[in-house]
Parts: sequence; C-alpha cells; structure tokens
Amino acid sequence: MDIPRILITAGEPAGIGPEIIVKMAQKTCSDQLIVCASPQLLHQAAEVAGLPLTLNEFSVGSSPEPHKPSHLWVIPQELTSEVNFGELDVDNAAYVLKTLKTANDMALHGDIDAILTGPVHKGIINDSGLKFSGHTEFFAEHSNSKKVVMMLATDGLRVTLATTHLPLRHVADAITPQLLEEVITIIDTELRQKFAITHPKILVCGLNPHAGENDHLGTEESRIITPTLKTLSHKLDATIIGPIPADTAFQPNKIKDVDTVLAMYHDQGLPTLKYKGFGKAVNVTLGLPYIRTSVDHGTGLDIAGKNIADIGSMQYALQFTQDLIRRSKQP
Ligand SMILES: NC(=O)c1ccc[n+]([C@@H]2O[C@H](COP(=O)([O-])OP(=O)(O)OC[C@H]3O[C@@H](n4cnc5c(N)ncnc54)[C@H](O)[C@@H]3O)[C@@H](O)[C@H]2O)c1
Ligand SMILES: N[C@H](C(=O)O)[C@H](O)COP(=O)(O)O
Repeated sequence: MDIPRILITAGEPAGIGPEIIVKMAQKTCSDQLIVCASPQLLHQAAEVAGLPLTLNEFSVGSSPEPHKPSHLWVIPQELTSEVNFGELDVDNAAYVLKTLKTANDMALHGDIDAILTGPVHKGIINDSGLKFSGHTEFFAEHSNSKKVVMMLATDGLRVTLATTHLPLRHVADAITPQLLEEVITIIDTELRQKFAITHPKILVCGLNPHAGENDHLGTEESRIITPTLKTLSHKLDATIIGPIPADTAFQPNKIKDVDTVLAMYHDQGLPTLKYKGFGKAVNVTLGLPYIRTSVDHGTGLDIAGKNIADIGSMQYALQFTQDLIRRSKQP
C-alpha cells in the first residue's frame, strides 16, 4: 500500500507551531507524519501541553508507515538559542529557514508527498538580516517557479491573491496585464488539476473603490483589468467575471457558484476569508512543482506556551493536504 509522507515544518520556535503539532500528533492519521524541527523544542512543547511524545529520527530510505498517535518522525534541526515561548529571538531565524529549505529540497527530490508549514514570523527573520517575505515567495524562489499564487480556502470559499506580501503603496504598480495573465492561468490550471474542477469560474475583484467608478476613482480597471480579463476569457476555457467592486464581491449570492474569488491584494481578500473560516481554513500555494499547504493563522505569540492554541486549522490543513495528495495520485 502506498502511504503518503507529509513533512510538517514547525515554524517559529517561540510561537504556537510546536504546540499545535504535538497536539495534532495525538490524533490518528493514515499518512506518515514527519516533522522538521528541533527534537528538544518538540519535547518542550509536549511538556507545556502535558502530552506524551515519542520521537524517532526519520530516514529517507525507510518504508513509509501510517502515523501512530503520540509518535512523530523527526528530521532534527539544531536551534541556536534556547526557546522561551512567546519571546522572539533573532538567533533562531536561520534555523527556521533551514527547516523550510530542507522541506523544499526533499519535496523536489520526491522524498515526501507534501509540505505542511507551521507559522513563521516574517519580521524576526528579516531582523536577523535574512530577506524573507513569506513561505509562498520562499518556496517559489527555491523551487525555481516563475510565478505562484496564494490561495486560502475554507468550506464554501476559496480566495486567491494577485499580489501577496507587498506594501500597499506598491500594489497598484504591480497589477499589470502580464501579472494578471500569469496568475489567472495558474488558477485555471490548478483548479482543474488540484481540485478536479472541469470548467473553472473565477470572480475577479477590482482594485479601486467601486472598481474605479467609471474612471473617477482609479483607472486600473479600464486600462488593465477589464481588457486582460477579456483576452483571457477568449484564451482559457473558464468563466471569468469582473472586475467586480470588492466591497460587494463576497455577497453570498455572488460567490455561491464561483470556484475562487481573485483579490488584487492580501487585505482585500483575506479578512473576508478569515472572518468566515478562521480556524477551519488552509493556505495552499498554487503553481509549485509540489504540494505545499499551511495553517490559516500566524505565530500566536500572545498565547504561546499557555496550552490554549487551537488545532482546528492544522487539522483542516492536514485533511486538505491528504485530499490533494490522493487527487494527485489519481490517473
Ligand atoms: N502561515 C504562516 O506562516 C503565517 C500566517 C499568518 C501570519 N503569520 C505571521 O504570524 C505573525 C503574527 O501574526 P498576527 O499576530 O497577525 O496573526 P496570528 O494569527 O498569529 O494572531 C492573531 C490572533 O489570533 C489568535 N490565534 C492565532 N492562532 C490561533 C490558534 N491556533 N488558536 C487560538 N488563537 C489563535 C492569536 O492569539 C491572536 O490573538 C506575523 O509575523 C505574521 O506574518 C504567519
Ligand atoms: N498571508 C498569509 C496569511 O495571512 O495567512 C500568511 O502571511 C502566510 O503566508 P505564507 O504562507 O506565504 O508564509
């Protein structure tokens, strides 16, 4: 029997990532769960959670085994500094990126079937002198992917983003025909391949208030978005609707039969998604040569070490990852 291998990165060591992994490890799972993290940190998180944990070092040549509750396979990575939950430490930033690089390399090499990432803290990584915008951009760069797309999904809504971790003042300049064409083509392809949707329906938000209000509140819609959507409607076998004013794009009757809402920027799309589904949503990167998913939340520094972190999103992301793997293996 083919048992998929899912590699989980524990993320920021001082955040809630290690705790939610240890909590999730108590559950059953038909796939093999491997964690790339410091073993000492995972034991520290198990102590905080008051839960049993047995770690075994993972070896690529071993036969895959289904997950055993309270056990985890581990790819050890050394921390530089001891961790106090809730307290960021620049000295451990390189450790975080090493876990991501290890996951990327193993996925490219076919040693694992998917990567599921725990939350990282972008700020502390940059404070350490290492340039980092997010997992999405990191994995795109390290897998040599020309373009990738961030999607967050919960039951009844998938939001995709034309731009990701970009300062708001740069967003308008980034919205070009080429960017929209690349992004929408990836969404169209991946909705078919990863989600088995035969004729994708994509609702595209405008950039400006009221989608530009006939050019009185911005011209990106008439100059860039509308003509590009027209071209793509002829080129792709997909229904592309828009640009729709973002303030009403998420009305239930508008989204009820669309496969994704494409927002022009991070905080145009994600607040709605996180209002609807925080704690039961997943982040997935479209356009990578491997499957990569993540939780919908951040490092939760305010609750780290308190044993109150909820594992809902981690469980949702795990189930979603398993579904993606199964679908990818279907002929
Ligand atoms: N997947 C990722 O790596 C990811 C995702 C989002 C944010 N981040 C990063 O996380 C850091 C902190 O971001 P933030 O404070 O805006 O968002 P956050 O998600 O860490 O916290 C927002 C609020 O939600 C609560 N919360 C988060 N996860 C929870 C859980 N599992 N159970 C219970 N409560 C939970 C927190 O306590 C906090 O009150 C930032 O550096 C951000 O960039 C990373
Ligand atoms: N944009 C994501 C969110 O708000 O949930 C988060 O920052 C994580 O992004 P990456 O997966 O690129 O790290």
